[in-house]
Amino acid sequence: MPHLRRDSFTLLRELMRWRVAMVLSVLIFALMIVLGVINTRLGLADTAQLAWISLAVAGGCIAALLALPKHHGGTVFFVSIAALLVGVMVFGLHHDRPMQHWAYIFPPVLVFLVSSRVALAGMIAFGAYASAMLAPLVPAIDVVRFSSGYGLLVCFMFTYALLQERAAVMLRYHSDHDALSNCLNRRTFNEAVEQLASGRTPAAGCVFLLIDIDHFKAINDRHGHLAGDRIITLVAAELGRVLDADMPLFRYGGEEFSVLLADQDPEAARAIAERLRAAVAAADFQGVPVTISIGLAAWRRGEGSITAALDRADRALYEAKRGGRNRVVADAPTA
Ligand SMILES: Nc1nc2c(ncn2[C@@H]2O[C@H](COP(=O)(O)OP(=O)(O)OP(=O)(O)O)[C@@H](O)[C@H]2O)c(=O)[nH]1
Repeated sequence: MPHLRRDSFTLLRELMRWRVAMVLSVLIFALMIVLGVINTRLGLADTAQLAWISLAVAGGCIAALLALPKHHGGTVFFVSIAALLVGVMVFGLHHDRPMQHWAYIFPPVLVFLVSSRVALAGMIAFGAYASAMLAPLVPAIDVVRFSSGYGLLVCFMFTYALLQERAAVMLRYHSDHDALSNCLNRRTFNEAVEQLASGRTPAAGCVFLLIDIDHFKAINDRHGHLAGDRIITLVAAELGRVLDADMPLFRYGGEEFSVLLADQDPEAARAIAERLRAAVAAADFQGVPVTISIGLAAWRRGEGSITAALDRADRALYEAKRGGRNRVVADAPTA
C-alpha cells in the first residue's frame, strides 16, 4: 500500500520502548539502593557514592520518562544512554582509566533503538572504537579478552534482534490479514481510512469499491458452509489477480470485500471495477456459478467526510443489487 502509510506498529514499538526504558530505570533504581546500602555497610565510601549518584540518575530518568510523551520518551532514554556510553569511553581514555566494562551495555541499548542490521553495524563500530580506546591503557591480552567477550555478546544480541524482527513481521501479518480470504482485514481497512481522513498519507482522495458476492446465502444453503468458505477464498484470489499491487483488497464483512483506490480517477476506477466483475463472472468456482455486485464512490479531501463517501458506496452497492446484481454502480456524484 504505497499511498497508505500505516503506522500503528511503529507507534506500538515506540510505546514498548518507553515501557522497557521505564522497567529498566526502576530496576536500576532498586539495584542502586541495595548496592548503596551494602557498600556503605562495608565502608566502601567511593563505590557507595557512585551507587547514590546512579540512584539519583535512575530517579531522574523515571521522572523524565513520566514527563515526556510516551512515543518519544523511550527513544530519548536510549539515545541518551548510547551517547553517555561514548562519553564514558572518551572520559576513560583521557583519564587513563579502562572503561571497557561499560561497553557491554551498548549492544542491548542499540538493539532497542534500531533495526537488527543497523544495530549490527553500530555494535561492530562501537566495539572497534572501545578496543582502540582500550589499547593504550591495558596489556594486549586484555584487549583480546574484551574483544572476544564483546564479539560473543554482539552475536547473541544480533540473533535475538533478528528473531524479534521475524516475530514482529509474522505478528503484523496475522493482525493485518483475514485468515479465510488472506486479504487485509477490516481493522486494517479502518486504519487506512482513518489515515486518509486525517491527512497522514500523501493521497488527496480515493475511490471506494464495495464488493458483495451475489446470492451468497443461496450458495451456502445449496452447497454447504464449507463450500461457501472456499468460494470466499477463491473470489478473493480472483480479485487479487486482477488488482495491481498498490490497490489493497480488504475483507470488509462476511461475503463483502472492499478496494481502496488512492488518488484514482473515478472513470479509471469504474473500469477496474468492471474488470473485477467480469473476472469473477468468467472464473470457474468448482462448478458453482458466482457473480459479484460492486458499489463505487469517490472521496476528495475537503469535499465531505470520508464516512459519507463510504455510505454512498454502500448505497450504490444496494442499487447494483436492486438493478439485478452482477453489475457495477457508481453513486450519483461519482458518476
Ligand atoms: N460460508 C460462509 N458464509 C458466510 C460467511 N460470512 C457470511 N456468510 C453468509 O453470507 C450470507 C449473506 O447473505 P445475505 O446478506 O442475505 O445476502 P445474499 O444471500 O448474498 O444476497 P444478496 O447480497 O442480496 O445478493 C449469510 O447467509 C451469511 O451467513 C462466511 O465467512 N462463510
